[in-house]
Amino acid sequence: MTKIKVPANGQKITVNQDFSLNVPDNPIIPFIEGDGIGVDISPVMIKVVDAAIEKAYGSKRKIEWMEVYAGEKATQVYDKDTWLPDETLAAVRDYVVSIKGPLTTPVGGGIRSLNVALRQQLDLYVCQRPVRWFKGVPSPVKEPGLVDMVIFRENSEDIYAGVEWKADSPEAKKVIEFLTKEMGVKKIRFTEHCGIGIKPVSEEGTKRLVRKALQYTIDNDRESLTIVHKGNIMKFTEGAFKDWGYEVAQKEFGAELLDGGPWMQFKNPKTGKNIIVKDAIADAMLQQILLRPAEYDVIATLNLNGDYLSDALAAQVGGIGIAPGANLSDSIAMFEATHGTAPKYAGQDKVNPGSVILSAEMMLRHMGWYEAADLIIKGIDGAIAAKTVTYDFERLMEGAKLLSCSQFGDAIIANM
Ligand SMILES: NC(=O)C1=CN([C@@H]2O[C@H](COP(=O)(O)OP(=O)(O)OC[C@H]3O[C@@H](n4cnc5c(N)ncnc54)[C@H](OP(=O)(O)O)[C@@H]3O)[C@@H](O)[C@H]2O)C=CC1
Ligand SMILES: O=C(O)CCC(=O)C(=O)O
Ligand SMILES: [Mg+2]
Repeated sequence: MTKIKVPANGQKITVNQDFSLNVPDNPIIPFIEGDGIGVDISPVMIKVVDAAIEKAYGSKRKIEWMEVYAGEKATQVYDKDTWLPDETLAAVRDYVVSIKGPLTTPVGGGIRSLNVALRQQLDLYVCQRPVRWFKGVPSPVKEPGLVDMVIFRENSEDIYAGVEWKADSPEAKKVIEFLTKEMGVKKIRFTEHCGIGIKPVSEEGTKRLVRKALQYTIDNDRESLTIVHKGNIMKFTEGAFKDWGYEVAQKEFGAELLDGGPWMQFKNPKTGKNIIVKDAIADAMLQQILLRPAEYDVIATLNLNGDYLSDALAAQVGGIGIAPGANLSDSIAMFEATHGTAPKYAGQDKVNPGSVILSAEMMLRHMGWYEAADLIIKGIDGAIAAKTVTYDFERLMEGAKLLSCSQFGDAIIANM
């Protein structure tokens, strides 16, 4: 069943063997509108991106947007049980670069996360979330400008992958019986009525993530990489993540122990400057980012830590309303907002579209369309400087003018 309408005038982005992209002047970009506030933010994102491209390149370049479906909209377009159609997965894979709005995951029962499913099924193993402050954005901290970090969150493993069984299910009972009877585990406090989850963390999954983070550190002339883990408690998962992370730095990037270790250092082959590789335990890291943010730069961490850390850091620079992100494999890139579907605001033309717009800005850079990406930054800078902002900023800014979601998009365009 084909519900996707392929634009007649566009062309596919293709990938070379070295994973570089061939981007035509009229690439077809699949987009998932998203549940909840997806209906508000996605059209605004498209309008802003189209305006930036037109301003940068005139009629020479244009994105041909192709709607593909997931989440609640897929259940309307296909049938009530189809949340993630095969043709959506195929389109995201074939067209190489895509963007999505947020998708709902019910708490407790119901469907498993479609966001996690997309990441797993397309093996988008890096979740890259840059966090920096835009001048003028209201923040709960004294010096938000000190926050300039890029999180590399492992996106395919960990307890977050959802290998778990419900309390009292035959599966949970079987796993608990195996652990207590065959493995001699005595540490499960209550073996009756007990849900159980598994936390897989592999050498391959860890190393490919840390490798990407280190390469980014080199390519972007950053000062340090911090491996964030809870390895004191979860020794063979989070602790192993730390050890494998250092091993990649040492064996593949030539890092050497600093003052006897465990921290390491190597020279950036492109600039000759030193890059420090260090680690921090996750709970302490959550206070470090508040108290000493200037000391942290690129971060490599596990899936769940990265989820917590990215929302916490976003709050320091104005909230998840403007925190962007990308899900990446070596060849496929799917850009997405950091926030969720914020159901209480759905359809009200109210929320901040900044997060998905800045995700699109990352997408344009990924495509090599730097001039259009720069215009989006200029537009956002200008709209914020003029104090013309959505409710989330307006409620914290003195003398600001409250704009709707779509009006904020127009303000970005007016300031390009
Ligand atoms: N990648 C994805 O698709 C994600 C999906 N989700 C899913 O989204 C659903 C809702 O999750 P929930 O925990 O409520 O988190 P949300 O991120 O949806 O919302 C939490 C709060 O964050 C603020 N917020 C979120 N988006 C914006 C925005 N664009 N502009 C301004 N403020 C914003 C609002 O704060 P305030 O109330 O202060 O105005 C909102 O109430 C769940 O089903 C969850 O699984 C969650 C995260 C990511
Ligand atoms: O999949 C979900 O519903 C939540 C995802 C999430 O919180 C995230 O990707 O940061
Ligand atoms: Mg999250």
